[in-house]
Amino acid sequence: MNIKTSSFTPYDDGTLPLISLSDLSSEDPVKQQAVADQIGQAARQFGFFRICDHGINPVLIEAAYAVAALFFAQPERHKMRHYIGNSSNHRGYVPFSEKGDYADEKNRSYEAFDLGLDLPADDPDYLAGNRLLGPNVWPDSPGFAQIIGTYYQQIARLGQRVTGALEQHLGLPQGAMLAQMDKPVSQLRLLHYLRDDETTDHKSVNMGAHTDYECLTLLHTRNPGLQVLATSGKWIDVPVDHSVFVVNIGDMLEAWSNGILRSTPHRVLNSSAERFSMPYFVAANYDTMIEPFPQLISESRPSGYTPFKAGEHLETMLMRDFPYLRDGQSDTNFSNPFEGRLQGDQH
Ligand SMILES: O=C(O)CCC(=O)C(=O)O
Ligand SMILES: [Fe+2]
Repeated sequence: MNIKTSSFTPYDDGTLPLISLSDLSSEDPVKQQAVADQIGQAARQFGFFRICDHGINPVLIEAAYAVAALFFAQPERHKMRHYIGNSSNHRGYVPFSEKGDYADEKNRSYEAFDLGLDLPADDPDYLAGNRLLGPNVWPDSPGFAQIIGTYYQQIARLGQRVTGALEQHLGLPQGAMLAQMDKPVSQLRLLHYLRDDETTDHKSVNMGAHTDYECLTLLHTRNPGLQVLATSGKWIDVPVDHSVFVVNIGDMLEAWSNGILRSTPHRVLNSSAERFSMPYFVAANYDTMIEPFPQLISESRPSGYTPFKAGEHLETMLMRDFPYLRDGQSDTNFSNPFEGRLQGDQH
């Protein structure tokens, strides 16, 4: 089936699939496979779904929001001590002023804190100057390092479980993807959106339409604003539910699966005066070559993606989003093979 031209129109009724992970660890292989297939079907048809019964303690999630809010409440000059532009491996505080390159961001107004796999300072990739791997930057605000560090470990584990389910659904050998994710360039982003007082149009775009660059994203949010582009061209609101994670497929996994799984555009509107979210981007190792798995290439579905290195793709895309990475170059003439689909209707 050619999914991109499928006449099926996902979630025009405003709902996203909601999948319980309860049976993903079941001893009963039939029940276990059924969950893997639900995840796989949603990833094929929509590229966007929600998961519940995921095993992450809601108290930890609330604690993560609490320390993030405490950090963001500090004066700008304190936060700027951890400015991402001072880090050689893309860790730290991203100020409101760090303007990106999404054309439709009329009323962009957010700050963020980025972190990743917390490698030791003598990690050989870090020492060799890798721009995505190395130690985290930890602000000294109370509880931040301990709570966010624990959250990272748990969300990374959940990302592995969902990736394992997708391997299984696609009929790939066990570990086909997971074995390429033992030192991943996965990132956790703490996001704080603050609608500008002058922004009167609450349907205006804050974070512009994009697809995610990695394999999967597991996002928790507690405020409205996130929208997904349905195949009909309509933007659909993602409902807020504290007990779920919103999961979407990213560019790496679309290419790895030879387009069987869809990397779906999404954006964030200025619906909430203040908004918090925490996307965790599941990626492969820096050096992993992303190219369609041979098992997923056939006569009716020939290989549709030019191979790329996971870390290089991520770096190129981040360079477009982060002025500090461009070393003074204002030219953002990067080609994004996944960009041609970002146009939906207006609201
Ligand atoms: O904040 C959100 O809900 C979405 C964030 C997002 O799409 C991203 O950071 O890639
Ligand atoms: Fe995103």
